[in-house]
Amino acid sequence: MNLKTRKCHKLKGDLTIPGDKSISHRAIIFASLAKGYSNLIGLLESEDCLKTLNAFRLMGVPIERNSKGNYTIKGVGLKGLKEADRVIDCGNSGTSMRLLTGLLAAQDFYTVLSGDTSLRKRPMDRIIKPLREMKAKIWARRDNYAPLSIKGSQLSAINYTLPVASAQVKSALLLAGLYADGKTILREPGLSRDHTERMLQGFGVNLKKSGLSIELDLQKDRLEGQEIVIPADISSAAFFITAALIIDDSELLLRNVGINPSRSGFLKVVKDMGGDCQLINKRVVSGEPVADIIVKSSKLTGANISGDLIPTLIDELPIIAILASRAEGRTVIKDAAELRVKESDRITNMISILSNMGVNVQELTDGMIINGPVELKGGFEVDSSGDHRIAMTVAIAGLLIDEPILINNSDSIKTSFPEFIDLLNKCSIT
Ligand SMILES: O=C(O)C1=C[C@@H](OP(=O)(O)O)[C@@H](O)[C@H](O)C1
Ligand SMILES: C=C(OP(=O)(O)O)C(=O)O
Repeated sequence: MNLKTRKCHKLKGDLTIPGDKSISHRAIIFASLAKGYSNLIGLLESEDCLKTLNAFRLMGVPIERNSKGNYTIKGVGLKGLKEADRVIDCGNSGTSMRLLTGLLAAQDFYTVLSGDTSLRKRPMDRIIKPLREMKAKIWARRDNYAPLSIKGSQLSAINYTLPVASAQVKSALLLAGLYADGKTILREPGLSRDHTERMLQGFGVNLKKSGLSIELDLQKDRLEGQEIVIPADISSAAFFITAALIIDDSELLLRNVGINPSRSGFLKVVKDMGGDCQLINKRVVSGEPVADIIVKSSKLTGANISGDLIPTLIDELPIIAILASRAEGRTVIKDAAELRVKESDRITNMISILSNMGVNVQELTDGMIINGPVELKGGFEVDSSGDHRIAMTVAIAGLLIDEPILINNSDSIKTSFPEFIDLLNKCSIT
């Protein structure tokens, strides 16, 4: 599918962004491993999350869809999963593949995980190495890439310092740790999103956090089914927040957005850049902090984005690059080499897109330097490279531009945000 961008004069409205992708994956996993029924409310029905859902169906977990985003899962218990009778397809989803690998390394059966062309190029040695230290039996193409074959075995606990701050690696090891003999101890170089830790604690697991260290000691071997209400995805909200900030005379109210501090570095950057973004009705829902967000068009200035902030906004960096192109002065993004191993190389892609738009941008090995503000230009084609965040980033930039940009392969948007275009049409006044 192709998408042609369209200029918009202002954005107005009251929107509910769909459920958080990271929390949705984890809700499916832990509800499946619990005993008894769990109700998931506000589950994101994007392609990535449906891959995780389907994986558990293939492993014998009864999952019922009651209505949009509302599911009942009859958990089979920690030891109740069954061998799938086919290859489990993780599609485009790094989260599905990495979290499932940790879990499956400890099951009493054999699994093969594969994915699309993008996922089969993403590094898996970051989970394979520590899982092998736990005595996992995993085979991979060139010892790093999917398809992965996993022969479940009895694992031993690990005491491990992650080389990069990665919630996927941390979560894979915690899932494996649920089945290991002994205490799992993990340390991160910086705090990555902590949804797994919060949800494990919510399911009654003995998990202790102190700064960047985590200790998991499974004293009870039973998670109890429960209700999980999933907040709106801050990473998806970031596209609408950006649009409202950069388009004159705009104002949006976004309801029920997850503002977990390990995940909402984007809001800090917006504040730092002078963006008018107000959080109201702050509350905690199913263990996750949530707020409604009011955002208004603003005059922005450049910012420095690096270090510990990076893992808290890693998926938002492509759209932050658009904010930076409209901000007065220099924005420096550093310490973000992880962007090169996402669904596409997001540094290379953003450099090429921004250059086409007429932005003065300099590539760094681990980021970029953007000089603004620039009147963005259109009249070219881009390929999303199968990367949903790249496609949505260009669509938002296009709201400012007279001449359309043609986004090829825009179908990738369904990976995380199937309602993106409908919601954009709902609030944009052309
Ligand atoms: O755990 C998760 O749900 C995610 C973790 C991040 O990846 P890394 O752990 O590789 O940084 C993020 O980019 C991804 O979109 C979702
Ligand atoms: C990197 C992402 O997801 P995943 O790693 O799950 O494919 C993302 O959604 O931007």
